[in-house]
Amino acid sequence: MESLMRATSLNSIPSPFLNHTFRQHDSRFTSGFKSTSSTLINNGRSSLPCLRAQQSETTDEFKVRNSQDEVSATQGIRIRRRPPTGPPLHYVGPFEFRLQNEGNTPRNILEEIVWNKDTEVAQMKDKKPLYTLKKAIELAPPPRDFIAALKASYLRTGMPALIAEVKKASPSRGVLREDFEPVEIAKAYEKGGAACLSVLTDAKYFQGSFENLEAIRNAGVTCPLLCKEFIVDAWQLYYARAKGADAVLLIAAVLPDLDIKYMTKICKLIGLTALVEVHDENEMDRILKIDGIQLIGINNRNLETFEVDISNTKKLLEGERGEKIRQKEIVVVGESGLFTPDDVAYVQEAGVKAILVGESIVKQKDPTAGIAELFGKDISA
Ligand SMILES: O=P(O)(O)OC[C@@H](O)[C@@H](O)c1c[nH]c2ccccc12
Repeated sequence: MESLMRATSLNSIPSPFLNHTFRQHDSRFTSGFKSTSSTLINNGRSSLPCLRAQQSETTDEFKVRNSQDEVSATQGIRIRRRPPTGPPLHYVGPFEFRLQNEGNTPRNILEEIVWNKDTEVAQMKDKKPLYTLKKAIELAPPPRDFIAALKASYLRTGMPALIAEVKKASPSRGVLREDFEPVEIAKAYEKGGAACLSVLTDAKYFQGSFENLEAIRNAGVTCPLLCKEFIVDAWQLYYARAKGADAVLLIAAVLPDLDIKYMTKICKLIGLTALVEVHDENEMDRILKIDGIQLIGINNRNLETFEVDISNTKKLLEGERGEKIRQKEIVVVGESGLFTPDDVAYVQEAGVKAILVGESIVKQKDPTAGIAELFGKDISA
């Protein structure tokens, strides 16, 4: 198990670490990774006759995913990764069939999003292999310091720095704003005193796009930008940077510890800030054991059930956990469900230095005024 974990994660390391690995990482979906993993799990199958071999390869791939899920499960991660070709075929005499079952049906919305993202990323990678992104990164606008912007804002206002989210829709809330002009909204946020911006790039569930991210970056907005995406693969980090992102979100409910470790390293290497998102005590404890994490987001929304409870931020910052966070000088962001000055004061009291807000400000006719309303005062000056 340990060796499988390592193999999976090594495949996530970018070429400055291992020059030839990307084709392998290219996936979980391409033959490089398939054969590496199959060999690891199931040596000796290659001697089987051709047809059997093909069939068993699919089975092996399924086993790889299953084993990844087992590794995740030991860390308390409930989100499973998408089975590559569905579960193994069943045979009854000459007939083969695949059942719709627990194994090939997402159990909740987060799992569904992640499974879709796996497929989407595999297709995008085929179109834009890593070496093309590396060139694009060299030409991309230099990254801006996301954490420095948060700290400067906190010092300037004495209130949590605002990461204002450019979000058109969400699976839990539907369409938040019909007349959605991402660049106009971004400019209005900046004018209202936002320290950083978060731009949803997932198209299917949030009606976002990388075009929005690029357009905002090229429109003269100076706030650092968080690419709000469901990262399942290191390739996406390069893609986000190439599109002008300064920071990315790594969701602990989705990524096992080793992926978070390696992805954090890759982020550093290419100048991205990693915002690592947690929702419960187990995720927080996992993340606090990983070195080099500087920014943690506490999501008040459970992404599996959509329940929102802002006391979650307080709960996860109490006692020893809060102590450890202070010792490590980690900046904490309170995320989701913040609507009023009282809400802001509540999470500030709990210990956050920044907040991530979408709905309550994106819905306002004038998002600049929406920010002043959220804080109970003008924070732009
Ligand atoms: O619109 P809200 O409730 O203010 O939430 C913003 C942000 O926290 C939320 O969009 C979010 C937090 N983590 C995420 C992960 C994926 C998608 C979206 C999110």
